[in-house]
Amino acid sequence: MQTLTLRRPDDWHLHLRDGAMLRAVLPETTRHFGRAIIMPNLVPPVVTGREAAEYRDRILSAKPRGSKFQPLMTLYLTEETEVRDLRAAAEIGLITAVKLYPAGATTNSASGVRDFSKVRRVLENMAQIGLPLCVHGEVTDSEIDIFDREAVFIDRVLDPIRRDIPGLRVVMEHVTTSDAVSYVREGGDDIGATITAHHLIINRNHILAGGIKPHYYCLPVAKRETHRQALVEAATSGDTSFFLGTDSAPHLDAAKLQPCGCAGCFTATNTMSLVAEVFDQQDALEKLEAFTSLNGPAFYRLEPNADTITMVKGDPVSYPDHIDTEDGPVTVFDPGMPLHWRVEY
Ligand SMILES: NC(=O)N[C@@H](CC(=O)O)C(=O)O
Ligand SMILES: [Zn+2]
Ligand SMILES: [Zn+2]
Repeated sequence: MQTLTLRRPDDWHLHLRDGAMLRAVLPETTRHFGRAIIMPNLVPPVVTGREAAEYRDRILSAKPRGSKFQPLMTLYLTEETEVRDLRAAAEIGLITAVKLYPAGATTNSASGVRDFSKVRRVLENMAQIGLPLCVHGEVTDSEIDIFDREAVFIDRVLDPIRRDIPGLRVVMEHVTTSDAVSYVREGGDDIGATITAHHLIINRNHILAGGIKPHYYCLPVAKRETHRQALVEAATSGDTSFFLGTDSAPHLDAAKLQPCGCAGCFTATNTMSLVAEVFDQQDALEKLEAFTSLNGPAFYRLEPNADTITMVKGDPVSYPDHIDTEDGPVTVFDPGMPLHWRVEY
Protein backbone atom coordinates (compact mmCIF):
# COMPACT_ATOMS: atom_id res chain seq x y z
CA MET A 1 0.00 0.00 0.00
CA GLN A 2 1.34 3.42 -0.95
CA THR A 3 1.24 6.07 1.77
CA LEU A 4 2.33 9.66 1.92
CA THR A 5 2.89 11.75 5.03
CA LEU A 6 2.66 15.52 4.64
CA ARG A 7 2.76 18.50 6.94
CA ARG A 8 -0.88 19.36 7.61
CA PRO A 9 -2.10 21.41 4.62
CA ASP A 10 -3.55 24.93 4.68
CA ASP A 11 -6.09 26.50 2.37
CA TRP A 12 -4.96 29.95 1.23
CA HIS A 13 -8.35 30.95 -0.25
CA LEU A 14 -11.60 29.76 1.30
CA HIS A 15 -15.24 30.87 1.44
CA LEU A 16 -17.03 29.83 4.62
CA ARG A 17 -20.03 32.20 4.38
CA ASP A 18 -22.05 32.66 7.58
CA GLY A 19 -24.96 31.24 9.59
CA ALA A 20 -26.37 27.87 8.51
CA MET A 21 -23.97 27.60 5.57
CA LEU A 22 -20.95 28.25 7.81
CA ARG A 23 -22.05 25.57 10.24
CA ALA A 24 -22.53 23.05 7.43
CA VAL A 25 -19.32 23.66 5.47
CA LEU A 26 -16.77 24.39 8.20
CA PRO A 27 -16.23 20.73 9.28
CA GLU A 28 -15.43 19.86 5.65
CA THR A 29 -12.38 22.12 5.88
CA THR A 30 -11.34 21.57 9.50
CA ARG A 31 -11.15 17.79 8.92
CA HIS A 32 -7.91 18.16 6.92
CA PHE A 33 -6.69 21.74 6.99
CA GLY A 34 -4.76 23.52 9.73
CA ARG A 35 -5.47 27.10 8.65
CA ALA A 36 -7.33 28.93 5.93
CA ILE A 37 -7.42 32.45 4.55
CA ILE A 38 -11.07 33.39 5.00
CA MET A 39 -12.63 35.40 2.21
CA PRO A 40 -14.52 38.50 3.35
CA ASN A 41 -17.22 38.63 0.65
CA LEU A 42 -20.16 38.23 2.99
CA VAL A 43 -23.31 40.28 2.51
CA PRO A 44 -22.53 42.92 3.72
CA PRO A 45 -18.76 42.43 3.33
CA VAL A 46 -16.19 42.27 6.15
CA VAL A 47 -14.73 45.75 5.83
CA THR A 48 -13.51 46.86 9.26
CA GLY A 49 -11.29 45.30 11.90
CA ARG A 50 -14.26 45.03 14.18
CA GLU A 51 -16.27 43.13 11.59
CA ALA A 52 -13.32 40.77 11.02
CA ALA A 53 -13.07 40.09 14.78
CA GLU A 54 -16.80 39.36 14.98
CA TYR A 55 -16.69 37.09 11.94
CA ARG A 56 -13.66 35.25 13.35
CA ASP A 57 -15.59 34.65 16.58
CA ARG A 58 -18.57 33.24 14.68
CA ILE A 59 -16.21 30.87 12.83
CA LEU A 60 -14.53 29.78 16.06
CA SER A 61 -17.92 29.09 17.67
CA ALA A 62 -18.95 26.94 14.69
CA LYS A 63 -15.74 24.91 14.82
CA PRO A 64 -16.12 21.20 15.62
CA ARG A 65 -15.09 20.36 19.18
CA GLY A 66 -11.40 19.52 19.51
CA SER A 67 -10.44 21.08 16.18
CA LYS A 68 -7.31 23.24 16.22
CA PHE A 69 -8.27 24.93 12.95
CA GLN A 70 -7.19 28.57 12.73
CA PRO A 71 -9.11 31.02 10.53
CA LEU A 72 -6.80 33.68 9.05
CA MET A 73 -8.95 36.73 8.56
CA THR A 74 -8.98 39.26 5.73
CA LEU A 75 -10.52 42.68 5.18
CA TYR A 76 -12.50 43.50 2.07
CA LEU A 77 -10.84 46.52 0.48
CA THR A 78 -13.21 49.35 -0.42
CA GLU A 79 -12.61 52.90 -1.59
CA GLU A 80 -13.48 53.96 1.98
CA THR A 81 -11.10 51.60 3.83
CA GLU A 82 -9.31 53.54 6.59
CA VAL A 83 -5.57 53.20 6.92
CA ARG A 84 -5.74 53.50 10.70
CA ASP A 85 -8.27 50.71 11.10
CA LEU A 86 -6.38 48.43 8.74
CA ARG A 87 -3.02 49.04 10.42
CA ALA A 88 -4.50 48.43 13.86
CA ALA A 89 -6.05 45.13 12.72
CA ALA A 90 -2.73 44.04 11.21
CA GLU A 91 -0.71 45.04 14.29
CA ILE A 92 -2.72 42.88 16.67
CA GLY A 93 -2.56 39.94 14.25
CA LEU A 94 -6.29 40.02 13.64
CA ILE A 95 -5.89 40.06 9.85
CA THR A 96 -3.43 38.19 7.65
CA ALA A 97 -4.25 39.86 4.33
CA VAL A 98 -6.53 42.31 2.54
CA LYS A 99 -8.72 41.28 -0.36
CA LEU A 100 -9.15 43.28 -3.53
CA TYR A 101 -12.25 42.67 -5.62
CA PRO A 102 -12.60 44.85 -8.68
CA ALA A 103 -16.22 46.05 -8.32
CA GLY A 104 -18.57 43.66 -10.09
CA ALA A 105 -15.95 40.99 -10.89
CA THR A 106 -17.50 38.11 -8.96
CA THR A 107 -19.95 36.96 -6.25
CA ASN A 108 -20.67 39.76 -3.73
CA SER A 109 -18.14 42.19 -5.15
CA ALA A 110 -20.38 45.23 -5.59
CA SER A 111 -18.56 47.14 -2.81
CA GLY A 112 -15.18 46.50 -4.42
CA VAL A 113 -12.78 48.98 -5.98
CA ARG A 114 -13.68 51.06 -9.06
CA ASP A 115 -11.09 53.81 -8.90
CA PHE A 116 -7.67 52.48 -7.93
CA SER A 117 -6.31 55.93 -7.09
CA LYS A 118 -8.68 55.92 -4.10
CA VAL A 119 -6.91 52.94 -2.50
CA ARG A 120 -3.36 54.02 -3.25
CA ARG A 121 -2.61 55.23 0.28
CA VAL A 122 -3.95 52.02 1.78
CA LEU A 123 -1.79 49.97 -0.59
CA GLU A 124 1.29 52.06 0.26
CA ASN A 125 0.71 51.38 3.93
CA MET A 126 0.31 47.67 3.23
CA ALA A 127 3.63 47.68 1.37
CA GLN A 128 5.28 49.37 4.35
CA ILE A 129 4.09 46.78 6.84
CA GLY A 130 4.34 43.79 4.48
CA LEU A 131 0.62 42.97 4.63
CA PRO A 132 -0.29 40.90 1.55
CA LEU A 133 -2.99 41.94 -0.91
CA CYS A 134 -5.04 39.02 -2.24
CA VAL A 135 -6.43 39.84 -5.65
CA HIS A 136 -9.36 38.60 -7.68
CA GLY A 137 -7.58 39.27 -10.94
CA GLU A 138 -10.18 39.93 -13.60
CA VAL A 139 -11.18 43.13 -15.34
CA THR A 140 -14.87 43.83 -15.31
CA ASP A 141 -15.28 45.72 -18.60
CA SER A 142 -18.18 44.08 -20.37
CA GLU A 143 -16.44 44.54 -23.74
CA ILE A 144 -13.57 42.27 -22.66
CA ASP A 145 -14.26 38.63 -23.43
CA ILE A 146 -14.78 36.62 -20.24
CA PHE A 147 -11.97 34.23 -21.24
CA ASP A 148 -9.52 37.16 -21.55
CA ARG A 149 -10.38 39.00 -18.35
CA GLU A 150 -7.52 37.60 -16.28
CA ALA A 151 -4.80 38.24 -18.85
CA VAL A 152 -6.08 41.78 -19.48
CA PHE A 153 -6.20 42.45 -15.73
CA ILE A 154 -2.48 41.69 -15.44
CA ASP A 155 -1.55 44.24 -18.11
CA ARG A 156 -4.03 46.97 -17.32
CA VAL A 157 -4.39 46.80 -13.53
CA LEU A 158 -2.03 44.51 -11.65
CA ASP A 159 1.26 45.33 -13.29
CA PRO A 160 0.71 49.11 -13.11
CA ILE A 161 -0.21 48.84 -9.40
CA ARG A 162 2.89 46.78 -8.64
CA ARG A 163 5.14 49.24 -10.51
CA ASP A 164 3.49 52.15 -8.74
CA ILE A 165 3.82 50.63 -5.27
CA PRO A 166 7.10 48.74 -5.04
CA GLY A 167 7.26 46.27 -2.19
CA LEU A 168 3.50 45.59 -2.22
CA ARG A 169 3.12 41.86 -1.61
CA VAL A 170 0.44 40.34 -3.84
CA VAL A 171 -1.26 36.97 -4.11
CA MET A 172 -2.92 36.49 -7.46
CA GLU A 173 -5.82 34.32 -6.44
CA HIS A 174 -7.18 31.31 -8.30
CA VAL A 175 -5.02 31.74 -11.41
CA THR A 176 -6.46 30.15 -14.54
CA THR A 177 -4.12 31.10 -17.40
CA SER A 178 -0.60 30.48 -18.62
CA ASP A 179 -0.32 34.29 -18.75
CA ALA A 180 -0.80 34.49 -14.98
CA VAL A 181 1.56 31.58 -14.38
CA SER A 182 4.34 33.30 -16.36
CA TYR A 183 3.69 36.66 -14.74
CA VAL A 184 3.94 35.17 -11.25
CA ARG A 185 6.88 32.93 -12.07
CA GLU A 186 8.91 35.90 -13.26
CA GLY A 187 7.57 38.36 -10.71
CA GLY A 188 10.06 37.93 -7.87
CA ASP A 189 9.49 37.35 -4.17
CA ASP A 190 6.66 39.82 -3.69
CA ILE A 191 4.14 37.92 -5.80
CA GLY A 192 2.63 34.49 -5.31
CA ALA A 193 -0.43 32.72 -6.67
CA THR A 194 -3.03 30.32 -5.42
CA ILE A 195 -4.29 27.51 -7.63
CA THR A 196 -7.56 25.67 -6.99
CA ALA A 197 -8.10 21.92 -7.19
CA HIS A 198 -10.88 22.34 -9.74
CA HIS A 199 -8.80 24.45 -12.15
CA LEU A 200 -6.18 21.68 -12.12
CA ILE A 201 -8.86 19.27 -13.33
CA ILE A 202 -11.40 20.96 -15.60
CA ASN A 203 -11.06 23.03 -18.73
CA ARG A 204 -13.83 24.99 -20.45
CA ASN A 205 -15.04 21.95 -22.38
CA HIS A 206 -16.03 20.28 -19.15
CA ILE A 207 -18.41 23.17 -18.48
CA LEU A 208 -19.95 23.36 -21.92
CA ALA A 209 -19.49 20.24 -24.06
CA GLY A 210 -22.28 17.64 -24.02
CA GLY A 211 -24.60 19.82 -21.92
CA ILE A 212 -24.07 22.73 -19.56
CA LYS A 213 -22.64 21.84 -16.11
CA PRO A 214 -23.58 24.55 -13.62
CA HIS A 215 -21.49 22.95 -10.88
CA TYR A 216 -18.36 23.54 -12.97
CA TYR A 217 -19.12 27.23 -13.39
CA CYS A 218 -16.88 29.42 -11.25
CA LEU A 219 -14.92 32.62 -11.63
CA PRO A 220 -12.46 33.03 -13.11
CA VAL A 221 -14.07 30.63 -15.56
CA ALA A 222 -11.95 27.59 -16.55
CA LYS A 223 -9.97 28.24 -19.73
CA ARG A 224 -8.81 26.02 -22.61
CA GLU A 225 -6.75 22.86 -22.03
CA THR A 226 -3.35 24.46 -22.67
CA HIS A 227 -3.99 26.81 -19.73
CA ARG A 228 -5.01 23.94 -17.47
CA GLN A 229 -1.76 22.21 -18.37
CA ALA A 230 0.20 25.35 -17.45
CA LEU A 231 -1.49 25.34 -14.03
CA VAL A 232 -0.67 21.66 -13.47
CA GLU A 233 2.90 22.32 -14.50
CA ALA A 234 3.18 25.28 -12.09
CA ALA A 235 1.60 23.44 -9.16
CA THR A 236 3.68 20.28 -9.58
CA SER A 237 6.95 22.11 -10.34
CA GLY A 238 7.75 22.82 -6.70
CA ASP A 239 8.14 26.55 -7.54
CA THR A 240 7.55 28.26 -4.19
CA SER A 241 5.39 30.99 -5.78
CA PHE A 242 2.47 28.59 -6.21
CA PHE A 243 0.31 27.18 -3.43
CA LEU A 244 -3.09 25.65 -2.82
CA GLY A 245 -6.06 27.97 -2.37
CA THR A 246 -9.18 25.92 -2.94
CA ASP A 247 -11.59 28.81 -3.53
CA SER A 248 -14.12 26.31 -2.21
CA ALA A 249 -17.20 28.47 -2.70
CA PRO A 250 -20.43 26.89 -1.48
CA HIS A 251 -23.74 27.96 -2.98
CA LEU A 252 -27.06 26.22 -2.44
CA ASP A 253 -27.96 24.01 -5.40
CA ALA A 254 -31.11 26.10 -5.68
CA ALA A 255 -28.94 29.14 -6.42
CA LYS A 256 -26.65 27.37 -8.89
CA LEU A 257 -29.30 25.50 -10.87
CA GLN A 258 -30.93 28.58 -12.32
CA PRO A 259 -31.28 30.26 -15.69
CA CYS A 260 -28.69 32.66 -14.24
CA GLY A 261 -26.81 30.47 -11.79
CA CYS A 262 -24.09 31.76 -9.50
CA ALA A 263 -20.37 31.09 -9.71
CA GLY A 264 -18.40 28.80 -7.40
CA CYS A 265 -17.27 25.19 -7.01
CA PHE A 266 -17.52 23.48 -3.62
CA THR A 267 -14.39 21.38 -3.13
CA ALA A 268 -13.70 21.46 0.63
CA THR A 269 -14.87 17.86 1.05
CA ASN A 270 -12.50 16.19 -1.42
CA THR A 271 -9.70 18.71 -2.08
CA MET A 272 -6.82 16.58 -0.84
CA SER A 273 -7.94 13.57 -2.90
CA LEU A 274 -8.37 15.77 -5.97
CA VAL A 275 -4.96 17.35 -5.69
CA ALA A 276 -3.13 14.11 -4.83
CA GLU A 277 -4.65 12.45 -7.91
CA VAL A 278 -3.39 15.24 -10.16
CA PHE A 279 0.11 15.08 -8.66
CA ASP A 280 0.15 11.28 -8.92
CA GLN A 281 -0.83 11.44 -12.60
CA GLN A 282 2.13 13.78 -13.13
CA ASP A 283 4.49 11.53 -11.17
CA ALA A 284 5.05 14.48 -8.87
CA LEU A 285 3.86 13.23 -5.49
CA GLU A 286 7.16 14.33 -3.96
CA LYS A 287 6.12 17.94 -4.72
CA LEU A 288 2.65 17.67 -3.18
CA GLU A 289 3.69 18.80 0.29
CA ALA A 290 5.35 21.95 -1.05
CA PHE A 291 2.13 22.91 -2.85
CA THR A 292 -0.35 22.10 -0.07
CA SER A 293 1.66 22.73 3.09
CA LEU A 294 4.95 24.62 2.68
CA ASN A 295 4.89 27.27 -0.06
CA GLY A 296 1.84 29.07 1.34
CA PRO A 297 3.22 29.53 4.87
CA ALA A 298 6.56 30.62 3.39
CA PHE A 299 4.88 33.35 1.33
CA TYR A 300 2.81 34.52 4.31
CA ARG A 301 5.91 34.36 6.55
CA LEU A 302 4.35 31.81 8.88
CA GLU A 303 5.66 28.48 10.10
CA PRO A 304 4.29 25.36 8.41
CA ASN A 305 1.87 23.41 10.59
CA ALA A 306 3.71 21.30 13.16
CA ASP A 307 1.58 18.17 12.74
CA THR A 308 1.08 15.93 9.71
CA ILE A 309 -1.59 14.06 7.80
CA THR A 310 -1.15 10.71 6.09
CA MET A 311 -2.65 9.91 2.72
CA VAL A 312 -3.19 6.36 1.52
CA LYS A 313 -3.63 5.09 -2.05
CA GLY A 314 -6.16 2.35 -2.66
CA ASP A 315 -9.48 1.56 -4.32
CA PRO A 316 -11.42 4.56 -5.61
CA VAL A 317 -12.58 6.74 -2.71
CA SER A 318 -16.23 7.68 -2.53
CA TYR A 319 -17.49 11.05 -1.33
CA PRO A 320 -20.99 12.26 -0.63
CA ASP A 321 -22.31 13.93 -3.77
CA HIS A 322 -23.65 16.78 -1.64
CA ILE A 323 -23.64 18.07 1.89
CA ASP A 324 -26.83 19.17 3.63
CA THR A 325 -27.39 22.60 5.10
CA GLU A 326 -30.48 23.81 6.96
CA ASP A 327 -31.42 25.65 3.77
CA GLY A 328 -30.84 22.82 1.28
CA PRO A 329 -28.07 20.80 -0.38
CA VAL A 330 -24.69 21.98 -1.66
CA THR A 331 -23.21 19.77 -4.38
CA VAL A 332 -19.65 18.53 -3.86
CA PHE A 333 -17.32 18.97 -6.85
CA ASP A 334 -17.31 15.84 -9.02
CA PRO A 335 -13.97 15.47 -10.85
CA GLY A 336 -15.44 13.01 -13.36
CA MET A 337 -12.62 10.55 -12.68
CA PRO A 338 -11.86 8.08 -9.90
CA LEU A 339 -9.78 9.38 -6.98
CA HIS A 340 -7.46 6.91 -5.29
CA TRP A 341 -5.90 8.88 -2.45
CA ARG A 342 -7.68 9.43 0.85
CA VAL A 343 -6.65 11.11 4.05
CA GLU A 344 -6.27 8.56 6.84
CA TYR A 345 -7.61 9.34 10.30
N1 LIG B 1 -14.94 31.72 -7.32
C1 LIG B 1 -16.23 31.89 -7.49
O1 LIG B 1 -16.74 31.54 -8.55
N2 LIG B 1 -17.02 32.43 -6.53
C2 LIG B 1 -16.60 32.99 -5.28
C3 LIG B 1 -16.02 34.34 -5.42
C4 LIG B 1 -14.62 34.37 -5.96
O2 LIG B 1 -13.71 33.77 -5.39
O3 LIG B 1 -14.39 35.00 -6.99
C5 LIG B 1 -17.82 33.03 -4.36
O4 LIG B 1 -17.77 33.75 -3.36
O5 LIG B 1 -18.80 32.33 -4.63
ZN1 LIG C 1 -12.33 35.42 -6.78
ZN1 LIG D 1 -12.98 32.88 -3.96
